[in-house]
Amino acid sequence: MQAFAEAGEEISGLIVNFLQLCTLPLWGINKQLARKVNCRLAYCICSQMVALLEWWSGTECTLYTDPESYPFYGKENAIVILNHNFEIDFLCGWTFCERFGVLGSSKVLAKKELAYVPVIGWMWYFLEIVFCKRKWEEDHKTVVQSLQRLKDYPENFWFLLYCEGTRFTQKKHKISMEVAEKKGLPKLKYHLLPRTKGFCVTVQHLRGTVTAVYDSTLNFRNNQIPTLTGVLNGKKYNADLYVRRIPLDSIPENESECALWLHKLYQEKDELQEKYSLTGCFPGPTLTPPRRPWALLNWLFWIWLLLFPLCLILLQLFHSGSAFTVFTTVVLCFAASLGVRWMISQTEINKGSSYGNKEGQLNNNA
Ligand SMILES: CC/C=C\C/C=C\C/C=C\C/C=C\C/C=C\C/C=C\CCC(=O)SCCNC(=O)CCNC(=O)[C@H](O)C(C)(C)COP(=O)(O)OP(=O)(O)OC[C@H]1O[C@@H](n2cnc3c(N)ncnc32)[C@H](O)[C@@H]1OP(=O)(O)O
Ligand SMILES: CCCCCCCC/C=C\CCCCCCCC(=O)OC[C@@H](O)COP(=O)(O)O
Repeated sequence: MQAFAEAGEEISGLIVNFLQLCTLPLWGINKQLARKVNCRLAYCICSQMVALLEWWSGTECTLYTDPESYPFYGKENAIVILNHNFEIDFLCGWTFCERFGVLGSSKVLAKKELAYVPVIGWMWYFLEIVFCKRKWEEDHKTVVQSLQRLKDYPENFWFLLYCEGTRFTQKKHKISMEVAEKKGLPKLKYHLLPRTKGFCVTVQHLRGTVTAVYDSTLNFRNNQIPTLTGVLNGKKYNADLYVRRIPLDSIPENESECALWLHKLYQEKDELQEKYSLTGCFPGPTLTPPRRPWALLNWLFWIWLLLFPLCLILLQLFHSGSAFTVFTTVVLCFAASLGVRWMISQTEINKGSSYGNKEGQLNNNA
C-alpha cells in the first residue's frame, strides 16, 4: 500500500511536469505569462512536500526575526543565505516560502546533478533555476546568463545560496579549515568556509533586481537530526530559523571586498551558532507566520484525484484482472516506489558528493 501511495505522489509530480512541458509554445508567445503559469504549476509540486512537513509530520517552524524586517518578507526579491547542515533544510526553506507567498517562484543556485532528478529537477528547468557544476571556469558564463534572465521575472522571488557549496561533514569541515588557515582567515566551528564566487556574481548581477540579503540560520531543537524519511513516516521536528535582513546597498560592489564581506558574515553566523548551541534558542523575538491552508488543500486535491481512482483500479484488478495485468501493475507500483526512494536518497548526507573532500576534488565531483 505504501508503494501504491508513493506511486500516487510521483504520478502527480509527473503530471505537473507534463503540464509544464505543454507550456513550451507559450514561452514564445507570452514569456511573462508562461513564467506565471509555471510558478503556479511548480507550487502544485512543492506545496505537496510542504504539506507533508507541516500537516503530515506536524513539524513546527519558528521564525526569529526583528519586527522592522518582517513586513518586507514576501514583498521584495531577496537573496537568502542559509547554512547547509540538514537533510531537510531545503524543505524548511520551502515552508517559509509558502508562508510568505513565494513558494512557486523561489530559486536556488543548485548543483547540476539535481537537474536530472525527476519531478523536482524537471520542474526547476521551467522555473529558470540557476544550475552550476561547481567548477567556476565552466560555470561563470552560464551562471551569469541565468542570473541576467531573472532581471525581468514577473513574480517576487527568493534566491537561495548555500555558500558553503555542500552539506557539512566533519571531513569537509577539517579540509575547509585547512584552506581557511592557508588564506589567513579565522577558523569557523560550525560552518564550512564559504565559497565566495557565486555570492559575489549573484550580488553583482541581481543588483537593482533584488533589494536585500536574508542572512538565515537554521537549527533543530534538542539536537534532532531530521530526515526526509522521518518526515514521510510522520515524525515531528522543531525547526528554528533566524533571519537578519541586510539591505543590498550595504554590500560592497568590488569583488574582493564583497568576498571579504561574506567571510565576515560567516564569522558572525558562527558566533550565532555558538549562542544557539549554548542556550538552545536564538536571541530576539519570534514572529512566526501561521500555516496556510493552501498546501493542505492542494495535497488533498491530488490525493482525491489520484489515490481514489488508483485504489479503485487496483481493487478491480484483483477482482477481475488477469494474473499478468495484476503482476504488471504491482511491478509498476514498485518501480515508482523505487524511483521515489532514489529521489529521497538524493537528500541523504551520507550519500552526498565528494565536493569539498580534497582527495575527491582532484578526480570526481559527483
Ligand atoms: C524569511 C525567511 C527567510 C528565508 C527562508 C529560507 C530559505 C528559503 C529560500 C528559498 C528556497 C528555494 C529553493 C530551495 C529548494 C531546494 C534547494 C536544494 C538544493 C540545492 C542546493 C545545492 O545544490 S548546493 C550546491 C550548489 N551550490 C553552490 O555550490 C553555491 C555556493 N558555491 C559557489 O558559489 C561557488 O563559488 C561556485 C559553485 C559558483 C563555483 O564553485 P567552485 O568550486 O569552482 O568555487 P570557487 O571558485 O568559489 O572555489 C574555489 C575557491 O575556494 C577555495 N577552496 C578550495 N577548497 C576549498 C574548500 N574545501 N572549502 C572552501 N574553499 C575552498 C579555493 O582556494 C578557491 O579560492 P579563491 O580565493 O580562489 O576563490
Ligand atoms: C509531488 C510530490 C513529489 C513526490 C516525491 C516525493 C519524494 C521527493 C523526494 C525527494 C526530492 C528531491 C529533492 C532534492 C533536493 C535535494 C537538495 C539537497 O540537499 O542537495 C544537496 C546539495 O545541496 C549539496 O549536495 P552535496 O552535499 O554536495 O552532496
